[in-house]
Amino acid sequence: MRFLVVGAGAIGGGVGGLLHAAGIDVTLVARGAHLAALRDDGLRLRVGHEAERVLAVPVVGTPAEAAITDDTVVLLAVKSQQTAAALADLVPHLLPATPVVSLQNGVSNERTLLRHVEHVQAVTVMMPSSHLEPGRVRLHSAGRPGLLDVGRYPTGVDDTTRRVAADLTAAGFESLPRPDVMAWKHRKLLTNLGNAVNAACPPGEDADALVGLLHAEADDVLAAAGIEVVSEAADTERRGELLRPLVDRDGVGSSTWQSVRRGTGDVEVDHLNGEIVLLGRLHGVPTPANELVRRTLHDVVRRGAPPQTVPAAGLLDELDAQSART
Ligand SMILES: NC(=O)C1=CN([C@@H]2O[C@H](COP(=O)(O)OP(=O)(O)OC[C@H]3O[C@@H](n4cnc5c(N)ncnc54)[C@H](OP(=O)(O)O)[C@@H]3O)[C@@H](O)[C@H]2O)C=CC1
Ligand SMILES: CC(C)(CO)C(=O)C(=O)O
Repeated sequence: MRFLVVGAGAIGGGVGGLLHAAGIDVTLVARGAHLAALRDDGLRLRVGHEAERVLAVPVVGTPAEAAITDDTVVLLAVKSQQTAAALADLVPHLLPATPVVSLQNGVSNERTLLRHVEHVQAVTVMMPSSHLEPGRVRLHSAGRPGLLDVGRYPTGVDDTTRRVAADLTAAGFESLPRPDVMAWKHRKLLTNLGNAVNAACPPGEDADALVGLLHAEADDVLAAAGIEVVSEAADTERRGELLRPLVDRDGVGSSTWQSVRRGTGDVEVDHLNGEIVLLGRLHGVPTPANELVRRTLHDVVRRGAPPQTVPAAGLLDELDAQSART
């Protein structure tokens, strides 16, 4: 099995780097200043408390430059809002049976992938990591670097699932084949509803209260939609001590915070809070808090504002005012 990693940032760089370090055949696809830094200086990867290492992982600028053969498996690790554009570059070069594995948050990517490729695998990505400068990736867990359970989409486990999980395990990750991987990804979606609050608002009690509202709406929406979600207890048990304690994150926030901080010009919120808004509209459940957070974050990006500058108290007041009007 050889891996082509499309999107070599925090997740793609971290997973690709550790697979490469384990002697597994990996090629990264990157772009811009990150591509230049990877080509010129290698991938500078810091895992937990270890010293930074420099890994000479092969890198190309487009999927067209990569050799895709019968044993290639694509790991897709771009942000969800970048999936469609990445697929447009990728799909013409794939073989009909090439598996594409979504190493992404949210639950929308797998369905998008299945429109274009026959073989899709989904991964629950629990891997706190960061990519704030070209060429550099940091994995913040002091335990296992990440928990990456895999399943065939929409459901099931096959030989590819087992082989991907085995290679991820050989690279040091915790990874189990899971037929119900999407139920785990829906649980992870609940965690990621806080990404936008972490990106937009200063941390504190008001931000916690706002995240509580996001979760309450999501619980109602997912129940109304009849979507299977693994329990919080199962999720906590699976995480166990694997990802704890986190290395001091030096003020580094969620993956959405990192997009705002790097000024990438777009964020994943439509696929996280926006997924709850969409399901709410489909199933007749109001989701004012998720919609307000979604709009607020887009506004932050449009204004080019720094992260964590929108007081959560103001958003809570606005929600109160909205509810008084209805
Ligand atoms: N970071 C984290 O802690 C975690 C992230 N996740 C999820 O993992 C997924 C990936 O996130 P993350 O790694 O943080 O994101 P990053 O922004 O760090 O990495 C994505 C990389 O893909 C590049 N890219 C985008 N489109 C293309 C393309 N068409 N061709 C080549 N490269 C491309 C981006 O380049 P550019 O910068 O130029 O856009 C960037 O380097 C997301 O769904 C995220 O929610 C899940 C768990 C934890
Ligand atoms: C849970 C968390 C915050 C871990 O880094 C994450 O998934 C993200 O940043 O997107």
